Amino acid sequence: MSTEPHPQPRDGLARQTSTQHFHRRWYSKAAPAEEGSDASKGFVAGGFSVTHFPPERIRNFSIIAHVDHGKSTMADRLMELTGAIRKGMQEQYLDKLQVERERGITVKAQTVSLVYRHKGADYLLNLIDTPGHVDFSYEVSRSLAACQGALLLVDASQGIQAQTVANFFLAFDQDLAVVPVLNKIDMATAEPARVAAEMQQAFDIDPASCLLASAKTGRGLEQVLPAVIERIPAPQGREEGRLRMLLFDAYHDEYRGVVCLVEVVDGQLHKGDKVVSASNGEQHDILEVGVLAPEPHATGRLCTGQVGYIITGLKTTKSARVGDTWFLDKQPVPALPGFKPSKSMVFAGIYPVSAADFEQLDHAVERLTLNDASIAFKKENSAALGAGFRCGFLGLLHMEVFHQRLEQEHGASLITTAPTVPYMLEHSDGSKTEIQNPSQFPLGQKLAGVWEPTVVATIVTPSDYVGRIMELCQDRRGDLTEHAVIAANRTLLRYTLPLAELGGDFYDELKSLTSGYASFDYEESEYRKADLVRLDLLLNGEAVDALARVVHRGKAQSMGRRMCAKMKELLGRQLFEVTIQAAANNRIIARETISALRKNVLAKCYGGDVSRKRKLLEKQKEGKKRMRRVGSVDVPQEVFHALMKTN
Ligand SMILES: Nc1nc2c(ncn2[C@@H]2O[C@H](COP(=O)(O)OP(=O)(O)OP(=O)(O)O)[C@@H](O)[C@H]2O)c(=O)[nH]1
Repeated sequence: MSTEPHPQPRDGLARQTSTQHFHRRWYSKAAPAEEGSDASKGFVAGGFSVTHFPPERIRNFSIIAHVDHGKSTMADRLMELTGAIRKGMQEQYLDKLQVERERGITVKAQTVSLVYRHKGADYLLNLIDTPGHVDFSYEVSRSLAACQGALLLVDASQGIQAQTVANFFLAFDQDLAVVPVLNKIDMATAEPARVAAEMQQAFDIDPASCLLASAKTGRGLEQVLPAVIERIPAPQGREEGRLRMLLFDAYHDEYRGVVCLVEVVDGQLHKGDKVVSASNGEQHDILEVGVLAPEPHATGRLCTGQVGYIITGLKTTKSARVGDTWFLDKQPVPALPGFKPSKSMVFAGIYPVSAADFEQLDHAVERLTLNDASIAFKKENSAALGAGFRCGFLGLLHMEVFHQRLEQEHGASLITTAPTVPYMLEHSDGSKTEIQNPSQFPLGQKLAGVWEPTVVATIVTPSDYVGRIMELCQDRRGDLTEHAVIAANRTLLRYTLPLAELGGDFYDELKSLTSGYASFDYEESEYRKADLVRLDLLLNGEAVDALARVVHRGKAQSMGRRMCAKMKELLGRQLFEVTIQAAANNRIIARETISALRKNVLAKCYGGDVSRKRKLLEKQKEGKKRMRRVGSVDVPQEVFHALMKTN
């Protein structure tokens, strides 16, 4: 990660939280252009004054790649090359969230408009930086919907990885022109010829069409934008047609409200227009319209084929449905294909460490979800943890990122329950209900079946590790569906796996079994019937609702034993005897006992020092506040924390 200072906004204030940072981005720019002024006819980017671009001189493209293959670095270099940012500004300029900087990953897709002169003409190139991690592939597919082409980046020392395969097919399925770029050729271990051969074998890409580049040193970059212009088609919209625009992203800015990113497919959009949503008929006034270059520049209009932002005064992103088509009031047009709505695949309860902080958490969750409409949440109550939220995420990393953002950006301290997937209960009359919390799994009721979500997982690995990976996947109840050699010593494996088995330590195991060489990607698949039971942990006979899980019957006993042993270790010695039990569908399958110990906190206070005794009792009382009482046992919050992580 770069330690260089971030470019300072004009008022000289340092970057603080990302929310504040977003705000500063809006206000550190020049004042928005007045309509009719020269500036409103265009914007200045990289020294070019931009007026109108006909569609044939616009290119909308994304950079797609496996995680860490260099997308954000490439985006930086392309911005430098076109003068959108100065050389030496902070690395990975488009990764603005604090969590993105710390984890070195891109979470939100970002957009930037670049102006580039090619063969004597200026082109407007709209670049959309996308996240590489599987959990965010939803962001990738919606970014691609606003594009006609994509740069497919592959690390020339690593070659094709699982997400290279997944992202290539996302682009291919959307009929996008793919420009292959073998990146990191400055590395001593780079083998561009071998990787180009892999591209041919895996995707039927002509090795001669692969560009060789180093986003780090800038080598070979001069060919990239000409290739974008020559190989990616211009947007095909009708300039004289009625306005039709695709809403492909929306985020919340503290001071401007909801900012929507749009592609104007047909016609033109002007400040002051009234637009209507094709999905719900809501009407919105266009208060501001402009491009991101990368700072927002109000332009007063967006022409056919352009990508830019609009501000409509919406307060939450809930009304800005990503994938929606918007048109001018009284001039309806057929809706664009839209996107599949994102579906939560991992659920977890989120509770404040101290029950008194619920209000603060409520506020923080509300603010953060303004910006990420793919997080589903509702309030829930747990006997053990009090009031909190049940949240749904696209995947485990998505969940971790949300947790981290709540802590970092909103100062919340949290307990997150063990993640769970949605289960479908099939009743004897054939009806089905979905549960998102293991404590909703009915006990003592005959079910016709329980269905769980599966994924199709793609693993690309050096062939030497195939045996170990197969063992791991079998242990996780996987079914092998494809086994293909994609290059010398590289194998692609496809498995159908229960999504629930990817939680816990699957990634870690895969990484350690293959010394980090295997890469992994998955997409959701069907629900499958499975022999599942509810596993409860009981303290003195009382079930701890927050610790309930749904597990495969064959794994219930060993998991129950591990949880009991862990609970015993964590609770430590107690004043009264405590029984810890694990029950699978109400049947006790494991047990531990903590024998009684009379603990005298005042033992050390021999003599009659009353104030010291009082202090000790006060301290003990303070500690109790952070405990939750279950089965007459006071359980410190840390115990919940640790048990949630038991696999
Ligand atoms: N040697 C070398 N390193 C590079 C090059 N391009 C990127 N890197 C490094 O590779 C790492 C990952 O680069 P990023 O640009 O963050 O990769 P990314 O694909 O955007 O990653 P995600 O956003 O997490 O998907 C960083 O440490 C970069 O400095 C290159 O051409 N050569």
